Amino acid sequence: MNAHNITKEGAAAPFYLPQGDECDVFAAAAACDLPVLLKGPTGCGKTRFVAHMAAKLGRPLYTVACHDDLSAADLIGRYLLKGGETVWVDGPLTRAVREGAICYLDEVVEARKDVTVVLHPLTDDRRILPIDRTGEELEAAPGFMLVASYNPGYQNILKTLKPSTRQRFVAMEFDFPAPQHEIPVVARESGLSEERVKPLVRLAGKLRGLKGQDLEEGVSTRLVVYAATLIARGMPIERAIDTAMIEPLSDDEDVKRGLRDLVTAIFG
Ligand SMILES: Nc1ncnc2c1ncn2[C@@H]1O[C@H](COP(=O)(O)OP(=O)(O)OP(=O)(O)O)[C@@H](O)[C@H]1O
Repeated sequence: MNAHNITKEGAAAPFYLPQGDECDVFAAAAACDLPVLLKGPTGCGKTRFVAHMAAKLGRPLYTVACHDDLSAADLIGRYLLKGGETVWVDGPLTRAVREGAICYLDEVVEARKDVTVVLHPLTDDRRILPIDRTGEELEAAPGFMLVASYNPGYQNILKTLKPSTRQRFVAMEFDFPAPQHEIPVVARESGLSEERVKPLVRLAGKLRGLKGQDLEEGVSTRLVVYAATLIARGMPIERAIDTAMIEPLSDDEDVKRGLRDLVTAIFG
């Protein structure tokens, strides 16, 4: 069984600073039982947003990190041997369907093809989950909601969603927060003052400008938070930036040298 995280109903909402009307749009989709697809680069706040919304809506949250080995059985469940007996154990999707929870499939395009087949009857007006192994056909409990995310930036032509899958979701586009949002987010997450966070966010903006030229992906908000956290803990600024915002982005020495020049230009 694949590891997945469960957030209990009633847990305090984790901090999320809205960029626009995304909380209202998500709440409206939830009220109408519509599945939601979140598109956006890695580390821009999608997972945090879902955790925040699940808590605000008072629904439990099952989060599954999808990977290329994830099968339908990992989501639905399987028979397991327990104390000499064979017992059925629900997977995270089945539990969410039974409990009326939100099931969040992070990086859904990574999952195996048989997974998308399972999602189809759940993401149209039937809202059912057929479980072949037990012969059950589960009707989703009120409150069940399917949320999936994917990063359209990954340059892998094979890893896109089929139209028949993606046209079952309403979709919301995410991006790295604008500086006026990213500064307070990073300050709050790291404990570093906004004044000290400002140049880090300026550097992040410059690094993101290189996406598509020298870099496949711009630096994530997550990495900016890491850099700020290391600095708040006393690491020298340049060392923290190198560890958290340069090394993770590239293995190419020439590219890294170019990135370090940007750091020098901002931090002197
Ligand atoms: N609007 C925001 N409010 C609060 N925190 C944010 C916000 N945007 C980004 N963050 C911060 O960025 C970090 C990374 O975000 P998150 O884990 O949600 O990214 P993600 O888009 O789900 O990435 P991945 O696709 O890799 O899972 C969060 O842990 C949080 O610290």
